[in-house]
Amino acid sequence: MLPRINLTATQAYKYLSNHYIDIAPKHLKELFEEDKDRFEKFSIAFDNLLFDYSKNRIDDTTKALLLQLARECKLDEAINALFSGEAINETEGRAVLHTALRHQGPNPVLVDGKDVMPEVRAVLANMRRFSENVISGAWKGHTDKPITDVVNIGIGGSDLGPVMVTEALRPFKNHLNIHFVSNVDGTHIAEALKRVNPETTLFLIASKTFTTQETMANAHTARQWLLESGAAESDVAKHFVALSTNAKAVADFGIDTENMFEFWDWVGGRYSLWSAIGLSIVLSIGYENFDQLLQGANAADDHFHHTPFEENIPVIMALLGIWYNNFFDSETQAILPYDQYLHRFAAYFQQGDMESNGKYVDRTGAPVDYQTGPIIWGEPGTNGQHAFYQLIHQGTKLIPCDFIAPAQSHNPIGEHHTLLLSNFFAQTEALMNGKEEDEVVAELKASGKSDEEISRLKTFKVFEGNRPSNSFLIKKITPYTLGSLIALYEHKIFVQGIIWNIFSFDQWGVELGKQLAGKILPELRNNEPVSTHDASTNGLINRYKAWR
Ligand SMILES: O=P(O)(O)OC[C@H]1O[C@H](O)[C@@H](O)[C@@H](O)[C@@H]1O
Repeated sequence: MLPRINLTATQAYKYLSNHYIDIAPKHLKELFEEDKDRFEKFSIAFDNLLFDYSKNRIDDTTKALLLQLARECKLDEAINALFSGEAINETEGRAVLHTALRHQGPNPVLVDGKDVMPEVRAVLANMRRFSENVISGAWKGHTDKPITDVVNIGIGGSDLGPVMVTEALRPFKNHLNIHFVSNVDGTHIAEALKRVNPETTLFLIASKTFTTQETMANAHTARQWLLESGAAESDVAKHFVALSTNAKAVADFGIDTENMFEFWDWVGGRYSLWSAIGLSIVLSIGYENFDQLLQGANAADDHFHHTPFEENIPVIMALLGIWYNNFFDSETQAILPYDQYLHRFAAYFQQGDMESNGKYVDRTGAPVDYQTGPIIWGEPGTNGQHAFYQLIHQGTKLIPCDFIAPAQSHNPIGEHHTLLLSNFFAQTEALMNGKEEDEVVAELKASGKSDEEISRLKTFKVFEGNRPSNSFLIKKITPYTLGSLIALYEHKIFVQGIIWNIFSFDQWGVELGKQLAGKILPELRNNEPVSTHDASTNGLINRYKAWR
């Protein structure tokens, strides 16, 4: 069982509340002036990744108190419970073992006393064999042609991880075209089907439960399309495979369980890209590269499991997030990758983080009296700079930012990467230092402005700075380093959930929408006016019926 410690009842919380009063008025520039070793002290090197957290509004005391908070909340016990396969997803009675999916070496990983590694390895071996057949062209469609296109049909955790990773690792991809269909909006599947040929397309139906409305609707439409193109029922097996935990529902759909890649209920949907759900990744970049992704994640797991909290990247990331969320009242956290290939990274962790820690009931079942999970958002730099950085620099909200950049580009064209990285460095520096009035006045003078104009304009051009950021500098985005980076973020979410005393691995909040849509659906199937809802919902439904 996970510990039940009320965050605001801890000693560390009280100390941090007092300490906040000292730190809040201090400028980051001052903190750098006071401590010449700040960068060495507040940065951690891990493999080919450098995590610099020195541009945060902390000093030695802050760090010590945050670490005390982690200890008071019994984070060490929780980490052991996670890795040892305890049923820490208590509301669903399940273990949380995405780490087993990338576990290396001979040691067993036990769930209810049973080693799960033989099953994990058997599915990986199947994924390897199958992907090699498809990539080599040995696997043929119903007219004996090799597969050219793969369409992954899934949503949420059965979509976002594979999309993010296949995009991030495009430089490693082979000849197969990979498509993703998630939305129940018929436009999504219709547009995907326009681009593929039924004779040479393989559909991966990715759904942990195999009951999700969107995925089932898209899967049925895809099968219908295949049959209407002239394929027979018996040809479906050559074009459809399932990635799921639910063998019965897969069989009911009409997919031979021979063509099912299994995973288990101890894998959460949003933590499932390492499982059979990653088959689209394997098909896109080949098994060897997928294995590198798993190994990179495993290295981050070992780092998280065994490194003292002082030097533990996910622990530090999590504590900094808590510092801003619970003491500075920051409501959001931006993730800003300076790598076009990482363009879905923030979207991926929007689900990862917000579905995990968007909870107001603590582990005792009582409502919390403090803030929990932040709003996660972000876009790649430099596009974000020309869209929303204005608010980060001069708005009224404090937005802690994670900047992520590779030192080496996969596309070293001319000066592009140097230009990109100059922006990466300049932004964190500018957010920290801001721009003082003297500097603004000097610039305005140099541009020939009159004294009157200068006094009118200067306040608009001052940047107060003191806006915190983390920087992740990665030597190069490879399957291995990407695996590590994702796992570090996953563990950050875990640590925050432990300290906020919430359950991070269920998602009851997603269920309500599913139930309500199910109730309205039959009412939309006829033209009778409805009157069973509130006036607004009735009005909207009746107008829809009149217009459709
Ligand atoms: O893989 P499935 O079962 O289709 O679920 C898809 C998604 O459904 C819901 O939105 C949630 O439960 C998500 O966590 C999940 O990823």
